[in-house]
Amino acid sequence: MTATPWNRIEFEQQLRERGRSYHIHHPFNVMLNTGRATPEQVRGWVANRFYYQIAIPIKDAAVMSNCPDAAVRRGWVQRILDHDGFELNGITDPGGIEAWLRLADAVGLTREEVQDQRHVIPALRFAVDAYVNFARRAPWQEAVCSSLTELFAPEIHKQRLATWPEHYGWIEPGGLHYFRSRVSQARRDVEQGLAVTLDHFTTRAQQERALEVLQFKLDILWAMNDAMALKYGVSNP
Ligand SMILES: O=C(O)c1cc(C(=O)O)c2c(n1)C(=O)C(=O)c1cc(C(=O)O)[nH]c1-2
Repeated sequence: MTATPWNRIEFEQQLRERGRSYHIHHPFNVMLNTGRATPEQVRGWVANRFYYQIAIPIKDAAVMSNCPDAAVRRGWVQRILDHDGFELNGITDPGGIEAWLRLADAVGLTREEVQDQRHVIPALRFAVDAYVNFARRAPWQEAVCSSLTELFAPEIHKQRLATWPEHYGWIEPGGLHYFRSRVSQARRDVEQGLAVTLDHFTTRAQQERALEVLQFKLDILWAMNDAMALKYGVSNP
């Protein structure tokens, strides 16, 4: 007998419950956001996370390249502009990658040492590349679903905004702009990603597959933190 599909509310609830394995709970992130990280650990995190930042718009271009639905692409293209920036009708937005470089400057890293990726740990690179490769090869609806870790991202950005200024007075506050901008962008992304996921994964087997895909992405973020914990160390409370 095949299992009954969850209705939309139950399915969304199942997806949201996966937040229990979000990297917000990883010891390395807990250390960072409770003010126990050294400047070297913060710099290591910023320099390594840059590799994720530059991979995201490439991943989003991969999603679009596999998607035959123009209405979805019209919404999705905004994600590339969010990260790469744009100049249109006299309006300039330098974008998220540039904002991340501003963060790097604020924590005392040079643009050069971040952009040349000298600090990027091999295991972290493999984890991020797995995400991009998944988006290139998977059906586009699965790639959309894999972005749903963003359900949990506003909370982690808000945590940084709440705790970093207090604990890390040595970080120039303007550098935190990236986190502020992502709170609303992530909510908008999730609205679109969730609509596609709830519409597409309708049988119970498909819904179980969606949960597997989301877990795969959660594992990528977790593995990135494992790599940084191994290289930079973790201090326990
Ligand atoms: O700082 C974080 O912990 C965090 C996590 C995630 C995420 O959950 O994948 C994203 C971001 N930040 C982020 O800034 C971002 O632009 C982003 C895009 C995506 C995606 O999968 O398309 N995830 C995330």
